Amino acid sequence: MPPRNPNSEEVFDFVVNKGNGIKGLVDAGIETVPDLYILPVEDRLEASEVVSVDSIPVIDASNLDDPKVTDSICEAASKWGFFQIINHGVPLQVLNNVREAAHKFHGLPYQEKNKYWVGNSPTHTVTLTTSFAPQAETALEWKDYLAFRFVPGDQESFALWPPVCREEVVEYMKRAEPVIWKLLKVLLKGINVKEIDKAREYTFLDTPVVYCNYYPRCPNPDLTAGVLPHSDIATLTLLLQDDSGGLYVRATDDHSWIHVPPIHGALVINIGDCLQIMSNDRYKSVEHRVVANASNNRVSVPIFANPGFNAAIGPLPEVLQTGEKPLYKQVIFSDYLKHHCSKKHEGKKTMDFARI
Ligand SMILES: O=C(O)CCC(=O)C(=O)O
Ligand SMILES: [Fe+2]
Repeated sequence: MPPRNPNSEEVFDFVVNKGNGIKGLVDAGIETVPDLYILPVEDRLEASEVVSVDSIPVIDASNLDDPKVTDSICEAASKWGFFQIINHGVPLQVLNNVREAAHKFHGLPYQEKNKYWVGNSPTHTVTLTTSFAPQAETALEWKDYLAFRFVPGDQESFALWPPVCREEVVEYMKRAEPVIWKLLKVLLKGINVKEIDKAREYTFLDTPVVYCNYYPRCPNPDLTAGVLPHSDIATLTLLLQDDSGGLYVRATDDHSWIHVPPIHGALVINIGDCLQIMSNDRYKSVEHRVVANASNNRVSVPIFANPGFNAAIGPLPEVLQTGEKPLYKQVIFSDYLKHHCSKKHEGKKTMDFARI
């Protein structure tokens, strides 16, 4: 347990133990940022660290058979680790519906939401929680989120998921999954992986997870983190944001940050640790962070394309066939996930778990 200001224990109890979340605290009428949420100065995002000269690529994904398009995807994944796609085929209405559903869920009364709070939920495939690892953090992240796990063959969970948003989340997943597979295939082809049989599919995408992230408006976002710098552990993340802004990714100079401007109808794609490991560093899983908003309640809906729990993750034979030295050992995805979740967000530190 990190040392905390004694006033913070009360706030911690309200937000985490009682399951009110950060939204519950904001709704209670706080006008300043509680100590529990104030970041040490060195962890805050300073305006001087944000560069505006660069921006991550925006790629028209309407023809993923066009070599010019596939080259630009692979190049973006190597250089930036992040890009946005437009004309991706997921209908705008599906995106609008899932964003609205996220607002509706987080807007439910305490009694309704508390049924899904971690520890209370009727199924491990849906949990509501706050911050990333509250027990391990000195300052908490200004975010609540409802996580859905899509376990293959699971017929039971849907009935137990919150009725206010489950159809919209399932529809979003259904429409987005083919896009994720298409992108994975393009990226894998770019590192010489031409055939993906059933057994191999399991190592690239098996149990995707959808978050309905909610960042309530914050009295002073500069003092806090919506999400601290981290990289995602999946192979790929597909993220829907709203028009609030606030997502920043690490620039190629490795110390400044670039804002990811909201684009109507676009999806943000980023490479996760597993694909960086599999590609032996050809593709980059890039750090990113979120700053909450002073006037808007921001929502975002990422889909994490997670491998199967028992999948062995390591540099792929196709990448090493020319005699290249592996930079990572083989790790089991569930061990990697467990390690990631046992600590607070700390940039790209999770990758050390697999590094040789
Ligand atoms: O809310 C966002 O824009 C990004 C959230 C994120 O990075 C995450 O949930 O891993
Ligand atoms: Fe992330």
